[in-house]
Amino acid sequence: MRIIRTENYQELSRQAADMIQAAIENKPDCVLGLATGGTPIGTYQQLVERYREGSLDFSSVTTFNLDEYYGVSSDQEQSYHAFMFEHLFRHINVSHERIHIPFGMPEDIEKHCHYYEQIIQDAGGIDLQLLGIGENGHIGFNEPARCLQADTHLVQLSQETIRANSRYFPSIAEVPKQAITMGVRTIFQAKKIVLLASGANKADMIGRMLDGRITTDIPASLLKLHPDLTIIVDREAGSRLDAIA
Ligand SMILES: O=P(O)(O)OC[C@H]1O[C@](O)(CO)[C@@H](O)[C@@H]1O
Repeated sequence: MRIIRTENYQELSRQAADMIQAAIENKPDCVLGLATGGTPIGTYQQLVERYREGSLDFSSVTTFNLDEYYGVSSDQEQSYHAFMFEHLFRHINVSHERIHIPFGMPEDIEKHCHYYEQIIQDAGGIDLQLLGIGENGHIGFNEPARCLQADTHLVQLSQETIRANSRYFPSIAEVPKQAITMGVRTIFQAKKIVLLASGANKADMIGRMLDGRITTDIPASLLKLHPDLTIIVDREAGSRLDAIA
């Protein structure tokens, strides 16, 4: 495990974009696992800038997103589908056939989850998975629980997550209560994982994630078992780390 501590959010975003750029340069047809939420927006801006400058080419890249709200259609503003197009996909030359995001309104949810797992395997697995972390330690939408699910599945969102994500909806009542998410095994199968955390509201969770324990109460703590994990934190999110080191 490698921990990169940056001075601020901009530097965090630059470092994350550097890692993604290196993955693409090393393997132009690489498979990227992508995340939503506020944290990766700066990273996506960096990638768009580098594409515009001509230093990055996404034409052979394949992408898989971690999750999507259940019951939300792709054209709805709050869908993760819309988020990804707004912040990244519509600005770069990624081929639309190579973009994969769980579909929020599948006819048969089990079939769709199984299909999503299958297409990740068919693409040869994820080379680099970008992750954020919930204030409650979730990764993707794998919420703290007594046991976690391995593969892509439908999950009930915790009250904490519903509250945290209500900032993107007109009211908390409109936040979906369920989501489709890659499971912990799906995430773990990525060859490289890059977890980002920014801001004082993540400091406590980053501290707890990195103390000695591995527990399903903090799904992100399982990542410590991954052979190629990089955690990038800005000064605020990393403020509890000195006490641990
Ligand atoms: O980056 P944010 O907005 O703090 O979100 C953290 C995490 O929460 C989610 O948005 C889901 O609630 C994830 O997609 C993200 O990794």
